Amino acid sequence: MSVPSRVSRNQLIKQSWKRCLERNINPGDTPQKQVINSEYIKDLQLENEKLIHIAKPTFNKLQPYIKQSNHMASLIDQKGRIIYAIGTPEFLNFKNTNNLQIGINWDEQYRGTNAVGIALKENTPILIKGDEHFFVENHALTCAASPIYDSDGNLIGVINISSESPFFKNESVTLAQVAAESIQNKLIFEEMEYEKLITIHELNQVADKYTKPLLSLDNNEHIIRANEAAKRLFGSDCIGKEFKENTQFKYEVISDRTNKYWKSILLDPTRKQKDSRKQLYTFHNILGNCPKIKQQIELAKKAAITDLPVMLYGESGTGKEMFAQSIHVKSPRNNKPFIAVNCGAIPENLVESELFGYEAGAFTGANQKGSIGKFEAANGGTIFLDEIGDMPLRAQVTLLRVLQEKSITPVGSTKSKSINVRVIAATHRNLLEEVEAGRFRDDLYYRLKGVQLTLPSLREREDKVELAEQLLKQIHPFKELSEKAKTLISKYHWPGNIRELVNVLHTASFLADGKDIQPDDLQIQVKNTIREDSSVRTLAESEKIAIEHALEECQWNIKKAAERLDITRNRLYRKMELYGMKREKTL
Ligand SMILES: Nc1ncnc2c1ncn2[C@@H]1O[C@H](COP(=O)(O)OP(=O)(O)OP(=O)(O)O)[C@@H](O)[C@H]1O
Repeated sequence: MSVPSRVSRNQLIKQSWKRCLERNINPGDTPQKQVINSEYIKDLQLENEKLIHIAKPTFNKLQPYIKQSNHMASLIDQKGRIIYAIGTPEFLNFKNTNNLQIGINWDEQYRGTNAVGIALKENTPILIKGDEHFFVENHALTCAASPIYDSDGNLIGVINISSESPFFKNESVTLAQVAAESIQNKLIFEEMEYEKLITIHELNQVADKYTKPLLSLDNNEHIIRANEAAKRLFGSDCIGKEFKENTQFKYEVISDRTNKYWKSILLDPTRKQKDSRKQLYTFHNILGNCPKIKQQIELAKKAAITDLPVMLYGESGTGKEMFAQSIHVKSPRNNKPFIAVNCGAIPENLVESELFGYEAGAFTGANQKGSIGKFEAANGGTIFLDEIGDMPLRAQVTLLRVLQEKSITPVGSTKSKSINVRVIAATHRNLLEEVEAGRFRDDLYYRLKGVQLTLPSLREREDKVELAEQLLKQIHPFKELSEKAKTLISKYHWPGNIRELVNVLHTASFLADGKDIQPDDLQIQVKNTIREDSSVRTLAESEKIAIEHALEECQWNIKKAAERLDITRNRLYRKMELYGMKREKTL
């Protein structure tokens, strides 16, 4: 930026005159004539295009003042040449008006002492009145010039305000300085904008490579920037649209001093973990409008306010745990723990220690300090025994004893502890059939039976599409299902039930390019396993269909599917090989 000269105006003028005299020129001489043609002006203005473009709005603002006061304002480049000018016709009729035309160079070496020349030479604003000019032919003029700098402090031009001396107004000096500063600020601002553009461009490049969706919002919650992943979620036309807040997205708020704020949003659409510390599901979360599910919700609400055991039947992913949690939340035990146990996942020899806990050093590999079991952890609250139908017979005996005696004895201990828990159990099996087959104890079955709820599989629900729409609204508010996607959803057999539907919708909303989710985005295929014709099947065909059904219902869990088919796992593997059955990657 300019360093204000400490030298006085008079000294600057004197020094300039001295330099002129040293060049062996006389005040009475006619300054060197310049040949100016339109080609020259065109090239000159092209060369200074940016400065002229930036300065024009300032000149427009000066226009009324210049006109009214018979002044002229000109923009001069760093070599001293006039590159742009405004002025009143009266002033332009001034007899030496040719000296003020575009292209004329006012550097001191051509025009002697003058405001532009000194401003350029000394980097300072200056006023030159009448006969302070070196050449007599310029004595009729009074001029105020002020330098313009770029953001690095380099002098890039001068603004000059002139008039015939009798008309010159003192405020023109200030005006020249203010105009120069205004042009300078605009220039800096424009350069910053350009740099910002480059930064944003670089940022976008990086953000597009980032696989998680990133959004920026303005203070009206409108999307102002979105990376590729975010555009896949909200559509490529999402810029400018309003963003509806959704609790599953994390975001960071950036605000400024003026209370304007922008939000930078990192979207994290991962599924909520089932964690006892996190909020439990309530009946409010259970979606669905078909009579089958509504009836079960009503029954569950009634059961919730009692202390009766509840038995939940339903395939995997139909919402059994959601129901169990909702019942607990609505029950008088809701301020006590809800503990879920997957009975099918505990190794047979660890069932007792898992459910009832163990004393320090009870067995090899046990925690040194001992551990409390699930029943003790649930004391006062609800224990959810998931996959109860898969519990080994030996463990069933111990469980029955606990339910009857309402007390537990940790492994390795001789002391029993009294326990007060409500039991909700769930299974995808038909427990009565298991009892008949001798795989489940009938006394335990009757103790657990209580209120029985059966949750429909998704394929038998009439509200599949409506459910999908409601879930999608929670997952990604901007996405919608196309008509074809809805048809596919209603036809597909949904072996993984609502859990599968939720996952399919999550993936689809990532894959969908625009607002509408298309069938391909769902990555599911309708299987034509049921023969359209009514002709009798061969034994092998029927076997193949039975195996396919079992595999799908058990989500390709070979152990479970083999049990379902009542054959050994090895036999199932052989049959699968025989029929060339492989799990499809998309499912
Ligand atoms: N009625 C429903 N409304 C909304 N979401 C549902 C519903 N039922 C199930 N879900 C969704 O499906 C997921 C699986 O549900 P849940 O864990 O309750 O099924 P489950 O029958 O207990 O399955 P599993 O037997 O495999 O444990 C839930 O986390 C939820 O996202």
